[in-house]
Amino acid sequence: MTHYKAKIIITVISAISVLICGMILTWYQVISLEQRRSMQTAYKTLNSVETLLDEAKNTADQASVLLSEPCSMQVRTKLERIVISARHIRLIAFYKGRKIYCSSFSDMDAINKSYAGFINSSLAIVKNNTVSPGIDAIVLQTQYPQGIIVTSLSTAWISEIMHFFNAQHHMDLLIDNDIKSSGASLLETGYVIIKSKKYPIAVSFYSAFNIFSYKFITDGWVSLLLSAILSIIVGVLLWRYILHSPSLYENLSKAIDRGEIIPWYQPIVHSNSYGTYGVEVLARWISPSGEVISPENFIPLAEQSGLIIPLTKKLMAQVGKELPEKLEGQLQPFHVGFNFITAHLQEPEFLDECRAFIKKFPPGTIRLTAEILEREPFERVSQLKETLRQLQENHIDIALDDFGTGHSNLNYLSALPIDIIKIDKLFINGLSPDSGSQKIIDYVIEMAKTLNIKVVVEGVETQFQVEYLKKKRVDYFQGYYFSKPVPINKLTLR
Ligand SMILES: Nc1nc2c(ncn2[C@@H]2O[C@H](COP(=O)(O)O[C@H]3[C@@H](O)[C@H](n4cnc5c(=O)[nH]c(N)nc54)O[C@@H]3COP(=O)(O)O)[C@@H](O)[C@H]2O)c(=O)[nH]1
Repeated sequence: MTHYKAKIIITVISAISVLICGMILTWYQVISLEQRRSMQTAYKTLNSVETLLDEAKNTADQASVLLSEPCSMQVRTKLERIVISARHIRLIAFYKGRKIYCSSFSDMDAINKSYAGFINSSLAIVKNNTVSPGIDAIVLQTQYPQGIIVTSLSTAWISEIMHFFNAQHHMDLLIDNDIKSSGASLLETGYVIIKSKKYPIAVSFYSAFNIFSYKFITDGWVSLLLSAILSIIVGVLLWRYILHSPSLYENLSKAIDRGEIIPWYQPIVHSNSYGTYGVEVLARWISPSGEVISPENFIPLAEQSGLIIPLTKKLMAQVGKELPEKLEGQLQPFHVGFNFITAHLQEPEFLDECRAFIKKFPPGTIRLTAEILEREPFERVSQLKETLRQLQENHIDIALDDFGTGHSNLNYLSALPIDIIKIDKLFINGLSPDSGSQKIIDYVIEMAKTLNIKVVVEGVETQFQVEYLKKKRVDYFQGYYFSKPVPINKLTLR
């Protein structure tokens, strides 16, 4: 797996993990909130129902003073008044010997028919009773030393309470037997039961950990949104800063800005005297650890990306600072060659940059040479020709670099105004006593002479090469035989 793929996978997995953690936390939060709310609602419901039953109990307490009296018209009227004064009570009845014998309601038969069956329970729901047809009643039985009082409430009040609190949370009210019969199974199936301490009633609600998606979204949208934002931030931070390994381009760009790429100089000597004719400026990247990085490792990328232009400008500025004092007592004009790509030459400000560079030296002491690379495709030859002419008019020499390695160099030689050709070291490498490459070199040198172009031979490394090339009246030599490229403090000029 490539580093890039691994980076994508780590970033995506991390971002998704953060999102999932956020969703789980949100889910937990929503569940806890929902449970708290359900619990609160259950207690409120229970309290409200208890208040109603308190009223029934109070009503029974009030009526209990009449228990010792016989069920006269007067007693019944008093019972009626008590019922009327209690807001939620429908009926009061006295019970003795398995029978209701006195009541606020006149039809004793109807009451006995409706309620007598429930007298065994301290609290019961009476459905389809004939006292209040169509409305269920809750019947509370209170025991006194003198007898039992039954008070009845309409379930409509309870329904109202349940409806009020149930709007958000579904609650069930369990009464007496309901609790006993269903309590255990309810708990097993995720229901919670809250029992009253005063009455045999309880409120149950569902509390299992399954929150419907709409709750998850409506109650948890803020943390869901934050989780999504956080996961994006984590992804971006990971991608950009933690997993980020800068590309060679980024490193190169920073190195140029920080001035880590500096000029080294390789002397070019006169073939007859070996006196220094000039130097070729060659870039070297000095890493922060002091390692010297070869241009072969970064110049191709610099040329492709266009970074070569700012890089060359930095080199010119540095050379303009450090070379002038080195040139005192040198043969003049001293040749200073830079490798330029044609796009740089054709920039409108190029000529001004050259003039500014030349001005760093005492007037007339140097000859700037633009070494143009033969490996570059010279597409718009006529435009380039015009640029080169302008440079020549401003006393800048044009050298055709790496001569012999391209495809159409001979065409260019006739089409462009060239002052110097630099024969590539590839040709010279093959120049030995027993090689056959001499004919090619002879031909190139002859052709250059015919065209009145000066010849620099690069890559001169041996005595044999020097002797041979001198005989062929080559103008200048450049190569390890004389000097390798060196930094300014090691540059020795003959
Ligand atoms: N556009 C730019 N190109 C540049 C710049 N600086 C360097 N370069 C190009 O990088 C290539 C490699 O350069 P370098 O490693 O500096 O090699 C040069 C000499 O060191 C090498 N040379 C010279 N003499 C000898 C020798 O006797 N033997 C031997 N084995 N090598 C030798 O040749 C290179 C000279 O290059 P050039 O004359 O430019 O062809 C190279 O293509 C450079 O052009 C830059 O600032 N800009």
